[in-house]
Amino acid sequence: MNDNIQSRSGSAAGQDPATRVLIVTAVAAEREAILRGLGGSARFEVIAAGAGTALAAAGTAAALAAGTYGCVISAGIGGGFPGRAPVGSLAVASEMIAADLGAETPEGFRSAAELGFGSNTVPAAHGTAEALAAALAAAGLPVSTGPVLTVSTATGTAGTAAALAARHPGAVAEAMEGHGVAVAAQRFGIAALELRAISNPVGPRDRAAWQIPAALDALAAAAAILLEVL
Ligand SMILES: O=C(O)c1cccc(C(=O)CC[C@H]2O[C@@H](n3cnc4c(=O)[nH]cnc43)[C@H](O)[C@@H]2O)c1
Repeated sequence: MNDNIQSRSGSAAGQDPATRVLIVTAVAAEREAILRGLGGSARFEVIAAGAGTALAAAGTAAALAAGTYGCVISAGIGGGFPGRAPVGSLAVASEMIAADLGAETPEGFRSAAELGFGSNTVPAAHGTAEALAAALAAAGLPVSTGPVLTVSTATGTAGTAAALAARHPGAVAEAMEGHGVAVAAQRFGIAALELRAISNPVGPRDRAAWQIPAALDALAAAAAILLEVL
């Protein structure tokens, strides 16, 4: 197993495996925020699998091969599309889209699906994403719902942000792992969700302005709500 993966297993003895939830983050700080919100619930296992779809998919598949789960969640901080998901708010994916998987052509970007490589979209667990968003809103946490884009290169210019928004008009956020986690879950026949706490706008890169502590606090608050919904 990848050395990057730090896991915490609750004692699953006596539990219905179908109620266990695997949460996959990229980095340890995200995992710790989620553990803080979960408050020690044994139904949840939280791993930090690394950044990017390859590590996310590999880590998810390894965890699913080793245990039994009813649901998988890709979770962490992310970029929010201006006007849709402000910094400090939460985004719940309706679908996880591999947004830059495809080819550039003289006529513009062509997605993997358009190239005949199959779908580049995995729908979120039907009903559960809506229930999670409703519970977050009921708890007074600002939340947006819509496609969350998975990118290999974090957007750093207004031009790329505009191109992504034009290709995916309802997109609320971008991050770097959701589609990889969802594809791994799909291979195991398990429903997937993606939850992002917005640390920065999608647009011109200004890493110093990322509101990481606020996003991690929002992630911890959202994790507490997961206990009610799942
Ligand atoms: O430096 C820190 O303290 C720190 C704490 C928590 C997380 C980080 C990360 O750098 C996480 C990397 C992770 O964040 C996602 N992310 C966040 N914003 C964007 C974005 O605008 N575009 C794409 N991805 C974004 C992504 O999933 C990364 O893997 C640092």
